[in-house]
Amino acid sequence: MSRAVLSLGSNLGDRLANLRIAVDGLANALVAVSPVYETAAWGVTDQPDFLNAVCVVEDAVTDAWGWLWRGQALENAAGRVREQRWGPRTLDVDVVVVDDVISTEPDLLLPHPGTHERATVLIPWLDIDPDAVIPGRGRADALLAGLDVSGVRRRDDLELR
Ligand SMILES: Nc1ncnc2c1ncn2[C@@H]1O[C@H](COP(=O)(O)OP(=O)(O)OP(=O)(O)O)[C@@H](O)[C@H]1O
Ligand SMILES: Nc1nc2c(c(=O)[nH]1)N=C(CO)CN2
Repeated sequence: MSRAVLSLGSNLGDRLANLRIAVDGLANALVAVSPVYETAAWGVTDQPDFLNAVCVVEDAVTDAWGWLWRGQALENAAGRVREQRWGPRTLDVDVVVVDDVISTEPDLLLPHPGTHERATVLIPWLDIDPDAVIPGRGRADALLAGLDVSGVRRRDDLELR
């Protein structure tokens, strides 16, 4: 049994449909799905805005690696091709945390290393888990308080389920 937080992002093609591929594919494990946010790209900033969301999932048999593989299968289902780091993509599924697991394995870093500085993850995560904690980093609300949130805009006109 494990509970995980997954972040979803898309900035290519039909962005909402791509996020729905992920949510539909996780349906049997879904505990909560956040609102959708329109977000200015960080990293490589010269690319289209993203839609971002976060979901909490739980499953009796899926472990941390299992969430990574399920995420990668969903990226493939959305037609993702491996390209530039931080570049545009039809669907990105990152494993943000799995319970209180810490992993330094490069193929599965937990907690996901960028999380504490990404308002695009922390804001939707806090919507569905106001007491969210990043193991080794602290409370998500306290981390978010130090970040620029100006590029993150909630899209109440878009729903994932
Ligand atoms: N927690 C994690 N969640 C998803 N992928 C991870 C994680 N930790 C390591 N990886 C590895 O990251 C690689 C995928 O990276 P990807 O191309 O999606 O990076 P990115 O989305 O461009 O950047 P970032 O990881 O900073 O968001 C895969 O090889 C995967 O095994
Ligand atoms: N706003 C935003 N920017 C990004 C995102 C993302 O999900 N949202 N993902 C990236 C690659 O992981 C690179 N840049």
